[in-house]
Amino acid sequence: MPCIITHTSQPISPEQRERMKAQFGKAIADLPGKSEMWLLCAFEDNVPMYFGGDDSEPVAFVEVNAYSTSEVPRSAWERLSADIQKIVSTELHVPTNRMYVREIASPDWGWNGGNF
Ligand SMILES: O=C(O)c1cc2cc(O)c(O)cc2[nH]1
Repeated sequence: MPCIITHTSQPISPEQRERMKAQFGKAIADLPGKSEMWLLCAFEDNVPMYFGGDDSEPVAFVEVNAYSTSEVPRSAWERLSADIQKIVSTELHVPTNRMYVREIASPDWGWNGGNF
């Protein structure tokens, strides 16, 4: 059960959201055993955001959460981070130097009334 949450100062049109959702669905396979089937995507646009104290240019913060009982290889996170940065910079015109991607794996996930 991965989850990708995109916060950005940019507006996101329904068409951009659909394309990003589809591309995130492919990119999530960078993580071992993950696929779009369990992927939750959330988009929060038009957020007041400052990078380095400056809100005059686009900013984004992307949170990637993954259920895992073992350590996710650093190389997998690096591939996914690069893919996400490419998707967000291309679709939303946020420069990669004004964007953070936060990657977290945890065994503690609730779903369907219980925990995995
Ligand atoms: O996407 C995952 O990480 C994921 C989905 C899923 C479904 C399931 O029934 C499990 O027991 C584990 C699991 N992990």
